[in-house]
Amino acid sequence: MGAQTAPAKRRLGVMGGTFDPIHHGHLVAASEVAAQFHLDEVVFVPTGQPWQKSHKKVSLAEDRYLMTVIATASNPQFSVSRIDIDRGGKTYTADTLRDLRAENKDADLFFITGADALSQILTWHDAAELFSLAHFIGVTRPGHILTDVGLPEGGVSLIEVPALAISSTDCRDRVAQGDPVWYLVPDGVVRYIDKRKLYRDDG
Ligand SMILES: Nc1ncnc2c1ncn2[C@@H]1O[C@H](COP(=O)(O)OP(=O)(O)OP(=O)(O)O)[C@@H](O)[C@H]1O
Ligand SMILES: O=C(O)c1ccc[n+]([C@@H]2O[C@H](COP(=O)([O-])O)[C@@H](O)[C@H]2O)c1
Repeated sequence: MGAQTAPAKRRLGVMGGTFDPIHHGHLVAASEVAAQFHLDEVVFVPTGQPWQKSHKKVSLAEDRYLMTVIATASNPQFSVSRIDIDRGGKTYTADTLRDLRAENKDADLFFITGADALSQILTWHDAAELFSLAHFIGVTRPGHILTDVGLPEGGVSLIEVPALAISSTDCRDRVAQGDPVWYLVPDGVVRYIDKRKLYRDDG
């Protein structure tokens, strides 16, 4: 009998974010990484309590989760996980990755992060362990320098994605001022923000 080869591992992208709201910058980054790294799936993971944003007002987790579901629903390669929301407490990516590895024993994990988040990664909880839990992929983001200086060799890949100068902060500010967010966020997310009166001073 010939030697048996192990089945190829699934390649699972992980896009963590506060997604308050999710916008086309997030979606393009995930889509581009999926294509360049031949990912089978990208799971979007909205944060429960983003502890490094504790000085900011963050929308209810259920609203951020539902906007993420609406934004990703049309792409069969995209899914959304509630693990960070349901775990409770402060959200640490080390926990996210440990839980996803336990749920996906047949998969290699690729954590997708923008240049701004990547530059802060050594301040994250259990930072030294992160690179053994997943391969990190840093993507370009307008206004930020993409670098892996100080990060473990081989633990991070840096790639260029189409530049979309969109941030959730800008989307929230625009809604608060009565300016449109059409085409910055998916249409269903515009409708959801309106329906739930998010980001309005009287909301
Ligand atoms: N326009 C963009 N291009 C590439 N990556 C992005 C872009 N916007 C956000 N990201 C990345 O997506 C992840 C989640 O980002 P997050 O939900 O904090 O959005 P944000 O727009 O940075 O929000 P905020 O303005 O509220 O800080 C982070 O890794 C971030 O770097
Ligand atoms: O693990 C940490 O300590 C940590 C600190 C800050 C951010 N993160 C993760 O980085 C991702 C982007 O975070 P944010 O707050 O920029 O939306 C998201 O998945 C967060 O859980 C993780």
